[in-house]
Amino acid sequence: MNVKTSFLKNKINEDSPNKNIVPVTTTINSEHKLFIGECSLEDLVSKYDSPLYVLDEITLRNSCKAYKKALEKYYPGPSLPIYASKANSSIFMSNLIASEGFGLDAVSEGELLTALKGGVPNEKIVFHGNNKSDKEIEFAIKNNIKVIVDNDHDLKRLEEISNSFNHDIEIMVRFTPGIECHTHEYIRTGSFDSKFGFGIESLGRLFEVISKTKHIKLTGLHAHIGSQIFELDPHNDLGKIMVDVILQAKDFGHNIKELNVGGGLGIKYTEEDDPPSIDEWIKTVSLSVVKACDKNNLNLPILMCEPGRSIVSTAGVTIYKIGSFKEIPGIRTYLSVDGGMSDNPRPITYQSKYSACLVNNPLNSNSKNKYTVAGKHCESGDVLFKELELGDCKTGDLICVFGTGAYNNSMSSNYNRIPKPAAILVCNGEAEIIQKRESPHDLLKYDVLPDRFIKQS
Ligand SMILES: Cc1ncc(COP(=O)(O)O)c(C=O)c1O
Ligand SMILES: N[C@@H](CCCC[NH3+])C(=O)O
Repeated sequence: MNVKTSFLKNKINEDSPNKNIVPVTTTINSEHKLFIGECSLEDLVSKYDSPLYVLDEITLRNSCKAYKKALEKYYPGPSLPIYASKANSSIFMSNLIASEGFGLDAVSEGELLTALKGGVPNEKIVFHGNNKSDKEIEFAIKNNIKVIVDNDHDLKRLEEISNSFNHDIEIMVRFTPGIECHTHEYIRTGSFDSKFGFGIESLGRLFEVISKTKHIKLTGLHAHIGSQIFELDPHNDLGKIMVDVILQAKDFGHNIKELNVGGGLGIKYTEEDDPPSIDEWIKTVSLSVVKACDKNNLNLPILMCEPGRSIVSTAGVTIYKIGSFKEIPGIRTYLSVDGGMSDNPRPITYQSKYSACLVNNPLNSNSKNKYTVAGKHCESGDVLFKELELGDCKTGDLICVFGTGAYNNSMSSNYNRIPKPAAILVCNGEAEIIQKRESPHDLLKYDVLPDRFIKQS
């Protein structure tokens, strides 16, 4: 068996999907063909074309249930898990997480609208952002959505808008707890040098300013220290720090009833990754908050957390069709696929690593070819895998890349005017479309040729 696809033989952890590389329903049939959600990936591409995003409903629901169950098990107070919709925002995802009792974190009017259209109750939505527009703030206030204030400008805008509406609003405040964690510098957010949130040292002044406002009531605190984190210590420390800030806010007359510890739990993209389980992560956060509250005789706040990647990443795969091969003797063989950095910008942005296999020979039993898997964009760095071992393959064969449910579709672009792929939901042998494939014509929709140019031509 080829080393790079041994992951297909790992025992699947159904309770904490983030600990697997593949969706929990992944199987290989007697003809060596790959299935997810009891659907043949080859058949899906025959029907819906490629590249294709596929989401497995059971993996998604298992991830949501794991958060709910762990909160019930370890946190004796009230709690609300909130899905960070930046990971993968759609009407379908909003609907699914609402059906699992989750709230939702949005950072733009677009994400807010998607949440509301998908049926997330407004009282379970929180609105983030380090540069919210007035229009977005007004939208949130009109829809009774809780705003998480990120900086002084944000607070000032919120105060003016709430005064003009003569409308009382409850807010949460985001601060940087000064916690470092080992993850890519672009996705680290809890350190002092971050564009997000108030510095912890400025909170006293902030609490005083808020107490003098007419319509703003501070009811919650928020901190998020980063993403794709494998350590538990930073979140253990975070719980203690946040409870200290509850006490500080109390000195200024603010009664904090909600504590939002952000997201950040990592997932297994490759064999080298070993993230904690959802259960372990929630246990760490819960015990830390409970211990600090007990020590200070505080009532337990509503504990909120904001997972994104660990809800949706492992549930998603992307299927590509192989096109051209280019062998540079003694150096490498490029294998190009029909997508790339426009549907998955993570390798070129963060040097992210993934696992993959052939759809019709997943275990690669007969060969150890090494390929550099390139995308089709006009960019030398558009490489999905620097070196991937695959079985014998040829033009027209399909490759399945795992762990693409988060920050792929939501970060996709139309670079080189390449239309976005369709997205399909699979469950118990049924495949349903949740995002239509774009066409090149769709991409022309917003182009405008000024009249004087039309006259000239
Ligand atoms: C404020 C906030 N909450 C939640 C998340 C979700 O993080 P993750 O996808 O790592 O769980 C992010 C992204 O890093 C974030 O910025
Ligand atoms: N976009 C990042 C995660 C950042 C999350 C937002 N704070 C990624 O793909 O890993």
